[in-house]
Amino acid sequence: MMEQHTEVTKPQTLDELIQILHKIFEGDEINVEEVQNIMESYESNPQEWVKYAKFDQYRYTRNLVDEGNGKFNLMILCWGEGHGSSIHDHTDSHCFMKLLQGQLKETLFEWPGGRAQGTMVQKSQRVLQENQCAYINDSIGLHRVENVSHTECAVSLHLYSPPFQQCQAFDQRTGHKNTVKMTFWSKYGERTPVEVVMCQENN
Ligand SMILES: N[C@@H](CS(=O)O)C(=O)O
Ligand SMILES: [Fe+2]
Repeated sequence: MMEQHTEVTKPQTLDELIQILHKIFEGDEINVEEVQNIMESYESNPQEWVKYAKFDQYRYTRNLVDEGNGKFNLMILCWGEGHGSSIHDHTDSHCFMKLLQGQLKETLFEWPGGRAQGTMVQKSQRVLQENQCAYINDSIGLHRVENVSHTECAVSLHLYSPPFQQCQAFDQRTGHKNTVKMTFWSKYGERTPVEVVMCQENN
């Protein structure tokens, strides 16, 4: 019997990482550990991603890097000092999140409902370090991501498969949820044209 071959190629650049990801996602099966390992083994080089790293003063931004032949969306998220997300789900997709710069605090929550009414139940908390790659999906739970630093910004690389354009955001006190449309601040390094009716609510 053949052992299942696990990809061990270490991507030398962001472009190489993207090439490898395209290969991995050609098939229908996703090996979570393989994707996580590949993303983790890319050593962040700001020169390679700075053109995507566009910040906003008020909230974190989502910047599209690659559409993965329709199989995944790869994006760079830019977190200013104190910026954070709501508590949210990932629309039944795989979510990989790699730190390119700085640190991010991730807090995991249980899905609301059942016996627990009101305040949402916190499961765990951790601080993700540069080059680390985390993974979450809806069966693991919900999360909130925050750059708690008052002096350093943070940049993260996210891969979602299959791609999605909306998610659910939860109120921590009540567990009530809202569907939130997700937008891109830039695509391929170009600022997304501002819509006339703009409802730019990241989750
Ligand atoms: N899932 C969030 C970012 S994070 O907080 O994981 C998003 O795509 O905007
Ligand atoms: Fe998330």
